[in-house]
Amino acid sequence: MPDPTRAPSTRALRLGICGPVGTGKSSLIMTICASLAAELEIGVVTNDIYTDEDARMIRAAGVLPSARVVAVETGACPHTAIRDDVTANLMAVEDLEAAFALDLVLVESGGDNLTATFSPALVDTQIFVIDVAGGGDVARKGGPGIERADLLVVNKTDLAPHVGVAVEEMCADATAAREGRPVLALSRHDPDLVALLLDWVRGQVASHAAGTLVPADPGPMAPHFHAETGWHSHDDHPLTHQH
Ligand SMILES: Nc1nc2c(ncn2[C@@H]2O[C@H](COP(=O)(O)OP(=O)(O)OP(=O)(O)O)[C@@H](O)[C@H]2O)c(=O)[nH]1
Repeated sequence: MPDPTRAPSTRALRLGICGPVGTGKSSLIMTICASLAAELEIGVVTNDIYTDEDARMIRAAGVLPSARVVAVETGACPHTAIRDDVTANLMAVEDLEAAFALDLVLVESGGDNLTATFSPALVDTQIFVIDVAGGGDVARKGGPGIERADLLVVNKTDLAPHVGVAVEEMCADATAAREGRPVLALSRHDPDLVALLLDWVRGQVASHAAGTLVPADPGPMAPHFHAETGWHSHDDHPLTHQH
């Protein structure tokens, strides 16, 4: 659970980035860091099942000082660490926030499938990333990330002609599944599309700082566990009857 003694506007915005394996989550994080590091103080927490590979890749890119990139090794299903028992991630985020005066902490989930989303106890807002290489029908398959993330990114649009996907159709399917929540077609090779992503991130940071951020409804989620406060329902109410 985010520290209830601190008003939302006095700590960093915690932005979760999740989505299936290989859709471009780490690349998206590196793009945000490389582009916004001059205007925002940024930290990163990565999740991998057995390694710290994503953190090492981000550090190697030189987009942030190495100490601002922290790896959580989940050792089990990545869902658990970002949605059910978020303790390790929350400690990593809070350690980063204590060590540096941050505006933004990016939390990358371990690559998994269409059902993984972050607990609202861990992040304030979240991006779900799918890509055209996964097939044009992915957007129609739905699931909590596609339907309810604060922003859905349809990534690697530069590959669309090579994999026979109509980006406009894929985005229209996604928009229909999301009841109007935002969808962004993105390629890291297209500066205009990257600029739209950066504007969205800036807007979230500004809304958070102003205390006006209204995250999307994450929908029904499993209870999550915090070491100090026990089990909570998805809307952060302690569940005293669960063990
Ligand atoms: N063509 C193209 N390739 C991209 C783009 N973004 C990322 N990639 C490539 O997609 C591959 C996977 O990118 P990552 O950023 O490692 O993906 P990820 O989602 O973090 O992967 P996992 O952590 O393993 O789940 C890499 O080869 C990237 O270079 C893009 O916009 N266009």
